[in-house]
Amino acid sequence: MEHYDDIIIGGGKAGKTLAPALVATGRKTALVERSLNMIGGTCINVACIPTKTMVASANVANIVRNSDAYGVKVHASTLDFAEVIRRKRIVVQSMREMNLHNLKIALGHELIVGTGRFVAPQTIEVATDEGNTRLITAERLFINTGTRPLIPSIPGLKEAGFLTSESIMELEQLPEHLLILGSGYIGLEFAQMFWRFGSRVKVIGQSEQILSQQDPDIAMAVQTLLEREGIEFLLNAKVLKADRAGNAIKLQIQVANQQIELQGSHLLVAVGRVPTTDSLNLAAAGVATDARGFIVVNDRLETNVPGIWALGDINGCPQYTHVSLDDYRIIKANLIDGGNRNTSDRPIPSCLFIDPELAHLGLTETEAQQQGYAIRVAKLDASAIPRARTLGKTDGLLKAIVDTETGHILGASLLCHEAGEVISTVQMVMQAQMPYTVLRDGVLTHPTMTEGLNLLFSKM
Ligand SMILES: Cc1cc2nc3c(=O)[nH]c(=O)nc-3n(C[C@H](O)[C@H](O)[C@H](O)COP(=O)(O)OP(=O)(O)OC[C@H]3O[C@@H](n4cnc5c(N)ncnc54)[C@H](O)[C@@H]3O)c2cc1C
Ligand SMILES: NC(=O)c1ccc[n+]([C@@H]2O[C@H](COP(=O)([O-])OP(=O)(O)OC[C@H]3O[C@@H](n4cnc5c(N)ncnc54)[C@H](O)[C@@H]3O)[C@@H](O)[C@H]2O)c1
Repeated sequence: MEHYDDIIIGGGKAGKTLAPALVATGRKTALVERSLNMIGGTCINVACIPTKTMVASANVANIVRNSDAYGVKVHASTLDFAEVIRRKRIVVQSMREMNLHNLKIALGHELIVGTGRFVAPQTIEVATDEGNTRLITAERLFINTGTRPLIPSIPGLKEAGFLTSESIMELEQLPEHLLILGSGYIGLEFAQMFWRFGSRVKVIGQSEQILSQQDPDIAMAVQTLLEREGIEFLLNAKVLKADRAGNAIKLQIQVANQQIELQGSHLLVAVGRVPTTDSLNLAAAGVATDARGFIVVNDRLETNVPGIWALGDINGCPQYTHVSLDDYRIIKANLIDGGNRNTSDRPIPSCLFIDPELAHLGLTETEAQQQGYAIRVAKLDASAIPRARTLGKTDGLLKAIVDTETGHILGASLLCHEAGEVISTVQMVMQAQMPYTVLRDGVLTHPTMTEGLNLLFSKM
């Protein structure tokens, strides 16, 4: 039995950042990470970084395909899918190695590669990569084990074979006809990416609207531009059964009162993610989970068991890397810096990395109305932004919601080129609690996409 001051189980964004910070304060700290291939966590290895690397390839393919419109003639361009995957692997590997280097410097042998599970409230059994078992204990434990793809219980699905967000990025050949189950973040990013690589793509969604948390006008604007590009949608659809037919996969689908059959070469399942709590044996520690298996925490990320915290996706927070990082900041503030931070009052931006991007922050129009605000709403077509014209990136719709009483911005959804960058400017104004007029009247560089905020808020 080895004793530590602190143990972190799972090396996601929060855990891998917290470990060196604890060591720096003189705490004897161990970080338990399941696999050498996952050093740095989900984001780096199988999520944000590889997807955005492949999105970059897809966007280059699109620019080349449309280069004529810019007066550039490109002859006989072809997509080398194997090279796209190779480039992705190189980016991932370089980031994983950098993370391994940093963790080794901070932790040395206390970076333990193996799967951890509770055997008592303060005791973890680690099944190491070398096939050994180690028992380690600590005063304080931090759980940061993340999520994995949710696989719905559709008859025949397992036998028919399907792809997840992980295996689709390791394919050796481009799918000829990709069916995608799920019209959320993962489904839409892969839909456009694979369409731009050259696959035929059909997205199957269970609701009437894609991106169910967005306002209908924004969701429809996204769907319309993807449809215009060539991606097909089948919404309001329930998959009843899956079958394999030779090289093809067949889906039996209920749409309204009709049953239809769809056939494709591959099926990507992207219907959400489940917490990686099942292997943790949380019962041995008495740590409470909710009905979906996420660890229940208070706004200081404390579980029901004193001395055990849960950070990142596993605690049921919005599933973004920057939220996990902020969970680390909360722990650091409260346990290291003598501060008093919690999860309330943290605006959480997000960006769907399609082209054009959809960035969102704060309340939607629907949410603001439900919460009883008196609001003013401004909308702007992206084609009104001079920078969008120069770039030939005129697709999109920008929308902002302002509290009539205070003039404060309640939320914004920006569907436009570089929206993921532009939203940060809106966020700073919101966080500083400045009125929307700062963005309406601020002198912003011409011609930039951010300048579009002058135009958007002028319509308020
Ligand atoms: C395809 C995809 C694309 C995404 N794109 C974005 C994006 O662009 N931007 C964004 O902000 N978010 C994105 N996300 C979400 C983001 O990846 C997650 O929110 C984030 O990685 C969660 O980090 P985490 O700190 O909770 O833990 P993770 O990074 O999930 O880390 C958990 C770690 O724990 C390890 N582990 C699990 N169980 C055990 C155990 N028992 N013992 C030891 N180790 C264990 C795992 O191996 C893993 O390394 C994407 C997700 C997916 C799936
Ligand atoms: N750019 C980013 O920041 C980014 C990218 C990818 C993933 N993520 C994170 O990862 C999370 C998981 O992504 P996701 O796309 O799997 O989940 P999601 O929650 O974004 O979307 C899942 C979609 O699947 C639908 N669905 C559920 N069950 C279904 C079924 N049986 N048949 C058909 N449709 C079904 C839901 O209605 C929903 O629209 C996201 O919520 C997000 O937090 C972020």
